Amino acid sequence: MAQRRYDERDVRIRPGRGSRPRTKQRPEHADALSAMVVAVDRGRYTVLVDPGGPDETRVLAMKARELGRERVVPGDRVDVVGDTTGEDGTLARIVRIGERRTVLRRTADDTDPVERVIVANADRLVVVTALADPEPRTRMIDRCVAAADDAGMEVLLALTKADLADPAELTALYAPIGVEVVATRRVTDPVTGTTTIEGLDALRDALRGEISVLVGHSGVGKSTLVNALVPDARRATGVVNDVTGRGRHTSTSAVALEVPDAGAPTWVIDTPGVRSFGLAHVDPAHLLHAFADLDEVARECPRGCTHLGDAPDCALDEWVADAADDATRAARAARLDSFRRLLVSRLGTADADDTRP
Ligand SMILES: Nc1nc2c(ncn2[C@@H]2O[C@H](COP(=O)(O)OP(=O)(O)OP(=O)(O)O)[C@@H](O)[C@H]2O)c(=O)[nH]1
Ligand SMILES: [Zn+2]
Repeated sequence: MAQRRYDERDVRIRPGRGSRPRTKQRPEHADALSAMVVAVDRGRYTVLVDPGGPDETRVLAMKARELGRERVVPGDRVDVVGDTTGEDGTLARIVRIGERRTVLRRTADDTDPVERVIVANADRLVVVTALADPEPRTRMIDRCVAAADDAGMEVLLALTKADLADPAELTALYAPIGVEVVATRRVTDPVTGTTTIEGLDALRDALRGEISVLVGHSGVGKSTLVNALVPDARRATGVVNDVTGRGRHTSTSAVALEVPDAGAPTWVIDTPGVRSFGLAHVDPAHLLHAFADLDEVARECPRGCTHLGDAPDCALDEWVADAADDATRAARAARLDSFRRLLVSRLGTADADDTRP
């Protein structure tokens, strides 16, 4: 996709104080500054004016009443007015929400009609999966691929803990269907005893110039990656209270962090507490689109094929049966099983796939 993140709205025009003639007909909030939302905490929005630029200013803002119940989420491009100095104790007002290029949604489960936008304008979903401890779950990966596909986002599979298990098998499963794969491993220097994350450069390269959302189950090493990519992440998010040393409860809202030294404005959005996605908003007919390999095969299906387990002459079953060897057959069967579980679950019928970790 690799679209440009900034457009003409980002060209910031500071109102020349007093120099502009004030007419009664001037467009509403013509003096608004454009900004990017980086964090949301109980009705207060942290926005960056001139994000990543030389005049970057961190401003606390509230939502103007005229926006009503419309949600403002990290990644949103907004216009702010009022006190935009960012000084302590000031509060600006968000008066406009820019059109969203992509929208990542979350539903509590696959039949729950209430969907919440959790991140806007992200280019990529990074599915952080440990190769071991905890064991990788391909169904959760498939679910994330489906959510990203629906959101109009690319997917990158970040396989962590490659020091514990070989990434080859999962790479072979996902790379051919257009999922970018990067493996990282922790290495300890035998002399100094310091640990570093190998593969971080490849990951940074893959994320360069874009906005990426990281999701992953507890313990997969997501925080380790975020902290390695953004060394002052803790400070930037204010997650740890300096006085008590205890974490504040920001656990459910996403936070956008800029990756330093990436060579182009690069952002990661951490989603603490978001482990996976319900797919209630995804049209079952479109679900197949997220399974590129199966989508191809299903063109041979009879008209109106449901692709479910009981569908007569479904080409997907033939595809599994026709595999050249046992390993391929097992891999294909697992793909088909994953797709059918999501499909069944999405249709709200029996055997619902759980969305929990
Ligand atoms: N062996 C190995 N362990 C790792 C690696 N990366 C992280 N870990 C360990 O895995 C555990 C979980 O890492 P975290 O970064 O806290 O995982 P998380 O996904 O943020 O988990 P939560 O904080 O529970 O959301 C920690 O004990 C890390 O030290 C790795 O590449 N190799
Ligand atoms: Zn079919």
